[in-house]
Amino acid sequence: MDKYNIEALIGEGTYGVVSRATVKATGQIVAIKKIRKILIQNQTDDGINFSAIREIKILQELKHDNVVNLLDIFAHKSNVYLVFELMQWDLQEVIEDKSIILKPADIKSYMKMLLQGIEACHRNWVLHRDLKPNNLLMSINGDLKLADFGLARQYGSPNKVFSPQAVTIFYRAPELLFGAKSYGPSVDIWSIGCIFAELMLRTPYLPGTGEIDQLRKICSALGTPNESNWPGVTCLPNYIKFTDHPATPFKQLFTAASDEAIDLISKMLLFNPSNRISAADALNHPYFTSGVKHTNPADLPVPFAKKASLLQQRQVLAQVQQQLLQKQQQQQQQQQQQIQSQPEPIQVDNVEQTQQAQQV
Ligand SMILES: Nc1ncnc2c1ncn2[C@@H]1O[C@H](COP(=O)(O)OP(=O)(O)OP(=O)(O)O)[C@@H](O)[C@H]1O
Repeated sequence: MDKYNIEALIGEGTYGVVSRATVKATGQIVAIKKIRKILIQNQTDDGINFSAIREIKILQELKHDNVVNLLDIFAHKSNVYLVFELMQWDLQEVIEDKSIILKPADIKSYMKMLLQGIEACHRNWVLHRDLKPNNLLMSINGDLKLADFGLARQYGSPNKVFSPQAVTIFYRAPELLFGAKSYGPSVDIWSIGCIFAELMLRTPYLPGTGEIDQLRKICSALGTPNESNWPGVTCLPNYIKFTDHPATPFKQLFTAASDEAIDLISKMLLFNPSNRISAADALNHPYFTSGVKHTNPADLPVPFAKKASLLQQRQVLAQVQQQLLQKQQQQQQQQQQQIQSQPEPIQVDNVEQTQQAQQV
């Protein structure tokens, strides 16, 4: 705790409060998440919450440009603190800021970073399970990073039994809503499909008010699941038959989207989880290789409320980087001068001649 100056409260989540802080030794600004000592039945013998430990273990192992970086972990007065790189805003703020116009190239950039982050998770046998716009944080450089792994859980064997109450309702995959006990990375792909739709629509795509209403919203948008489009669906524990409803063609809803964007989203929002596209395949989809090029992260739009402070921080960062560069150049020059000012090494022939001359 002595290493940090805690400055201001940033926010509060289910598992604890997040504060802005400075590392005393370096001046680096960070975000510190204090994990609550909560719910006795959910604690270990040390009084630490299991979900928090899960988040720590996962983040320690996952180092990726599109996953929020865990810099330090420490305990103080029986609380656990996680120190993260400081992020600036989240994707929900971007979506809700009506002064921002999201260009197709911007959406492609968010989707690319989101898929890169989740591909790294899935490659490491980690499901996020709670992907939603306010868990997608943006760095000072405009990089999107996955955060809040509180509900994430490593999936080892495909038969492992999970709790179905995982993903926030709007982004929750239908297999979870039907009570599937065994599920995989395709639950995150469903959530990403919903986020893709929300980036295009600028409002949640399937805003259900409860589990049944969520399923109703899914059916009225995407059609009704049945044994032919999803073999096995009728055997899921909470399966309910919904009245047959035709799907609204994506092209009709996402009028400005390219054919590639429509094709990709339709592969993400498939009923049958085993037919849903994987993160790795989605990154290789023509959506990313044809049409407009994705926007550089540094050029992505910034929410109005964050513009002034971001500009200031970027200027400070540029100054620090400039000073660092100058210092390195000075050091290199000094080293070169030292080398030049050293006496010429004596040639071996000359040494021999000198010795011979001395002997004479
Ligand atoms: N590294 C970070 N840098 C800046 N802000 C952060 C960072 N991590 C989290 N926050 C912010 O702190 C607040 C609380 O985050 P936290 O992850 O604890 O919960 P949450 O995602 O809001 O909710 P829940 O835990 O219920 O999903 C949020 O507003 C989040 O944007």
